[in-house]
Order: sequence, then C-alpha cells, then structure tokens
Amino acid sequence: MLFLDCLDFCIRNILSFNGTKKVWDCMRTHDSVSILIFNTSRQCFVVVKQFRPAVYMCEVERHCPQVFQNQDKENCHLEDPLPAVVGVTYELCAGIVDKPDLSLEEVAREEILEECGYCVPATDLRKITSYRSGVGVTGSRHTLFYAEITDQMKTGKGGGQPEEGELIEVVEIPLEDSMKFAFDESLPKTPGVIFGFVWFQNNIAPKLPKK
Ligand SMILES: O=c1ccn([C@@H]2O[C@H](COP(=O)(O)OP(=O)(O)O[C@H]3O[C@H](CO)[C@@H](O)[C@H](O)[C@H]3O)[C@@H](O)[C@H]2O)c(=O)[nH]1
Ligand SMILES: [Mg+2]
Repeated sequence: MLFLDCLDFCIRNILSFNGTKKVWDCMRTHDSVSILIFNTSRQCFVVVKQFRPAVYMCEVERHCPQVFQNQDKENCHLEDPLPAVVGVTYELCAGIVDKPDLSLEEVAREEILEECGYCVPATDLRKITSYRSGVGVTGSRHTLFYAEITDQMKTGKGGGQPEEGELIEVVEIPLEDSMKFAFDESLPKTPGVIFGFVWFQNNIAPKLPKK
C-alpha cells in the first residue's frame, strides 16, 4: 500500500508497435516542479533530504534478494530490516502540481515555504527548463526553477507537512563543495541536483561578485 499512496493509478497498457503487440506498465501521475535554491547570504545551495519508499525497496532487493523471491508466499518479511537511512536521498525542493488554480511558479513558491521555510515571491522564480521525468513508467512533465534567497527571507522551519506524512530535512551545501557533492556516488541524490548544480556553474557562478 505504501506505493499506492503516491499514485493515482497503475494500469497495464496493450500497445501496438509495427504490428507487434506489447504490454507495458504505466502510471498516471501529476506533473511536478522542483527548485534549485541558492542562498546568496552564505553562498550555499539549499536542498532537502527525504525518505523515498521506492529507493528503500531497491536497496532491500539489492541486499536481500530473497525477500522478492518469496514475495508470493505468506510470512514474507525481513528478519533484520535494513535501516530507513538507505532510502533517504538528497533532492531539490520539489512538489507535485495538484492545484489546478495555481501557476507552476505559485506551486514552486508554496513548496519552498513548506519544505525549506523561505518566503520567495512567485515572480522571483526563474524557469530553467522543463523535461520528462520517469520516461519508463510515468512520463510526466517536470519543470525546474531557480530561486535566490537570503537569510532574511527565512520565515519558518520548513520540513514539509507532517500531516501528509512528509518528513524532510533541510540541508545546505556550500557552493565550493557543490561539484564534489554532485559527483560523489556515495551520496544518493536525484539527477535534478546534479543538473541544477552544473547549470549554476555555467549560468550563475561566472556572474557572482569576485571574493
Ligand atoms: O530533485 C528532485 C526532487 C523531486 N523530484 C520529483 O518531483 C516530484 C514531486 O516531488 P515530491 O517531493 O514527491 O512531491 P510533494 O508534493 O512535495 O509531496 C508529495 O509526495 C510526498 C512524498 O511521497 C507525500 O508525502 C506528499 O503527501 C505528496 O504531496 C516527484 O515525482 C519526485 O520524484 C525530482 O524529479 N527531482
Ligand atoms: Mg516535495
């Protein structure tokens, strides 16, 4: 049931390519936004750390493949479950687009406030680009924004909405460490973090005042 909470529904589609019928699992999901947040007061990125059930289950399969081999049997459970930390990833602040009356910028503004605690006017958000996420299964559209913040814009603690089951840790990555962080494979992260940090190096870093 854990996964079903995140989905509208899951269907098996029968498609036809060149006369050959194919069966494909698809999920219908909402579009989404994420925001590359840079704190100009302290020259650091603001990202979030979050437990992701899907990441956790991949780690369970990697470390304990027998769990999936026995999944049809009753009493299929791990004697010694992996710690939750194996399912925690570094991500950009992000949210699903599930309020039809809000613009993408307004959805992004709300997520920055809820998850990271900074109050940013929607008009200050700069669209970087949009792309297709999860092309194998969902194919939904993801729009990436850039926001600059200062310490003075902090109005709350962030952390997400616990009543919706969100448990989010806000993490700051100093600019000088960001490229090492991006390519350190021991720190699990989304492609959006890597792309965002590299985009910043190409588009924003050259214009920063020299120290
Ligand atoms: O760096 C990132 C960060 C997020 N995403 C995607 O962006 C989408 C939306 O982000 P998410 O943080 O999952 O959405 P929220 O709206 O913040 O939270 C939703 O998802 C949470 C986690 O499942 C639930 O707890 C909430 O109730 C539900 O509103 C998801 O598909 C993520 O995979 C990326 O592609 N790259
Ligand atoms: Mg989120």
